[in-house]
Amino acid sequence: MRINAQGHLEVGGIDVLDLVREFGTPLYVLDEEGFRANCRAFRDAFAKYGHSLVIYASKTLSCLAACIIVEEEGLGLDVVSGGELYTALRASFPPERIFFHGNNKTLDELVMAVESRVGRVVVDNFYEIELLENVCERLGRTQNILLRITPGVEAHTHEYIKTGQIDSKFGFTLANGDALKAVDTVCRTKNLRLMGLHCHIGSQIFEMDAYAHATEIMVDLLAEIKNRFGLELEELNMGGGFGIYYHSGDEPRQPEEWAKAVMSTLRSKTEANALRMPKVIVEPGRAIAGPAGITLYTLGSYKEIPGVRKYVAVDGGMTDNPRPALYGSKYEAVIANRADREPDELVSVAGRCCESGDMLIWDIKLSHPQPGDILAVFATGAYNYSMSSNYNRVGRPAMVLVRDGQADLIVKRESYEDLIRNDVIPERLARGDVVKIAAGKKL
Ligand SMILES: Cc1ncc(COP(=O)(O)O)c(C=O)c1O
Ligand SMILES: N[C@@H](CCCC[NH3+])C(=O)O
Repeated sequence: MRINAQGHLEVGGIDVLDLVREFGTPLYVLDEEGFRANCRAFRDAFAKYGHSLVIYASKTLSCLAACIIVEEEGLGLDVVSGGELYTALRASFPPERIFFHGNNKTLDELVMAVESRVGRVVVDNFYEIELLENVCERLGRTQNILLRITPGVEAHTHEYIKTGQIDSKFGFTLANGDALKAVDTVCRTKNLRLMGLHCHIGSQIFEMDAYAHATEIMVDLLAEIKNRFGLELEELNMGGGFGIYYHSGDEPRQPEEWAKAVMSTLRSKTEANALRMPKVIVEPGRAIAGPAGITLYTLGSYKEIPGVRKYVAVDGGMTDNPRPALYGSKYEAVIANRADREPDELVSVAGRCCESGDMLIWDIKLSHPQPGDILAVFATGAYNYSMSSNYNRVGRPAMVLVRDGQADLIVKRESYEDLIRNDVIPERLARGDVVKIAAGKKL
């Protein structure tokens, strides 16, 4: 990203105003080189320590093009629903590199996973052990699995995105003996092959100590499993959660620091317990897609309450980025058509939805924002498109992939017709008339 001679923001070698002219706003822009570089940074950081696999958490941003890029970069893929699995398979992602997560996978999803031969199902709970065993029995298949463990590690992050603490809906609790009971239950199944353990302590984490601590706990569990069951598990998946820069105060670490925290702890703990080094898997999502994305909006209406606040509204908001409303997340932004000017005016950026909480950014300095200006919001590649909605029957934005001055559409903008695509009029309400609507005409 840079500011060009016209003072405009440029990403992937393209002036964002050209992108707006061609694709309209709101617009998700994904910088291909940034996305690929992030894949490689994690892959290389862990590869240095030996046998490892980095898998991209596709809940962050899932679409066919993203899956293809991830595959090309040699990563695996974490999917968490039939929809994400379907997307991956339609992108010809090798099934053996797919890890299927989720705390309540349905019967149909498990059938789909086993039939399509996903590499690992990450089993979350006792009900799922039974369900998956049953699916395998009926399909005449075996399935390699990991068990998701809740290690009881509290990471300092938002209440709604931490997952490692004891009081969590995810995984087998370590503290009450459920984790060992789960191993015992799996050992008694005919069709499930226990390959290893998984844990995930939360998201947007900056403390590498939390990962080191979780690693220690997981190796202790591996040792206990060896003692009790004579089973030396081959894989340890330490989850994702690596934090990124959104706004001042965020201090992201380097992928190498994460690799070091996990791998050096793993090395010393396995040695101390006379265990073989397991293959390590990590599944970052936000840190791969987040920094590679920006969203472009057009500014429209504004409202000034003297002495209180000035609101400037964008043509999107919580429908394309629900994170500020959901978690109070903060973002940085610039007026893309005056990116070279000092931000001189304090405003709050409102979304267009009928919700007072639909505020994209409270209190940000922008360069003299006017209707028609293009606002570029940074670090929106993760959990924006994937968490978008049609609230207020607002269509989802398009997404373009930019690289070396070229822009390719990778997700089409939702049309009005898309919005009613699944609506059905029961016979008794049918009107029989075809209504002509004036929509889409450009003035
Ligand atoms: C099991 C699991 N793995 C990986 C991730 C990816 O997390 P992040 O995007 O924070 O790296 C998540 C989301 O928090 C998750 O729940
Ligand atoms: N969706 C969350 C993170 C949750 C990750 C999934 N376990 C976010 O936007 O920060």
